[in-house]
Amino acid sequence: MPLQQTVEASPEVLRVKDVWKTYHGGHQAVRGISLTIRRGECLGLVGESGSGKSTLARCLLTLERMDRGEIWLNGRPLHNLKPAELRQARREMQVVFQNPAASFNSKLTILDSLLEPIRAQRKGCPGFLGNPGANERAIAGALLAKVHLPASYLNRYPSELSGGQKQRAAIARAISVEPSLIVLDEPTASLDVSIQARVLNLLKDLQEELGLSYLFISHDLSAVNFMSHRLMVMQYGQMVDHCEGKDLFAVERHSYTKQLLKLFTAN
Ligand SMILES: Nc1ncnc2c1ncn2[C@@H]1O[C@H](COP(=O)(O)OP(=O)(O)OP(=O)(O)O)[C@@H](O)[C@H]1O
Repeated sequence: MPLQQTVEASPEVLRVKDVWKTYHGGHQAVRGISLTIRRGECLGLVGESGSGKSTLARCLLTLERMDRGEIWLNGRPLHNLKPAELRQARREMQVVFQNPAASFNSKLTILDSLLEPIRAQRKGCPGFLGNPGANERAIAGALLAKVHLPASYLNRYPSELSGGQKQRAAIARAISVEPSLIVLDEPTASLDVSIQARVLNLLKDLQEELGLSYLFISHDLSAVNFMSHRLMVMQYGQMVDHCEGKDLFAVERHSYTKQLLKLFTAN
């Protein structure tokens, strides 16, 4: 079955209904956003700087308290959970940030950084690794192999890895706990252009292999188009356009999306 059809038949992982977020001072960063993400699906989120993409992501990850709205993760209402239940549910979501250096503790080796989520959640070896061996080092080595890094990197510190290598390690850490959803917040923006495509290909391959669900936030329309099954366009905190990935450059679009496309093709 083609991937698009498979995704359409997949269960819903995330449902977000009418989310609003106002910051101190009255600025409404997110205004009435609703969306869904299915298992194995990538939803691309684009919009100019300041349009509210990261704020929306932080609300979904429950790192930011929303004014109102509903968020359902695998059918559980995150907006109604008690703090202990929420901490548990939050673990089902992982995030890969723009700056891989900031997502690692500089004092921890890659081995310890990689194993942090598994240890915190008292999880064993992720099922998709098969049987790499019982000890933690074997699990961490197999995780690195999934992102095409050698096991010898386990003893290194983050400062001893390139930006692209650090981002691969961050991706290995994100998949280690088999999350329901991974938020990719500009995951390639800080990388060399030559490395960006490789990291995107890796993310796409992992998604297809492991059935991962992504919310992919980016300024890069071609990256979003490459990665996403569907796209959402935000402006001033609102969703102003919504399309199937393949339609972005092909179909008559909302006037704001046209502006974005013009800016993009001019660069
Ligand atoms: N902690 C905060 N306090 C007050 N205002 C904030 C805060 N965080 C973000 N904002 C404001 O909310 C709006 C949305 O910001 P947000 O970071 O979500 O946009 P974005 O689309 O992710 O931008 P970028 O692409 O530059 O990351 C902006 O006007 C920003 O200045």
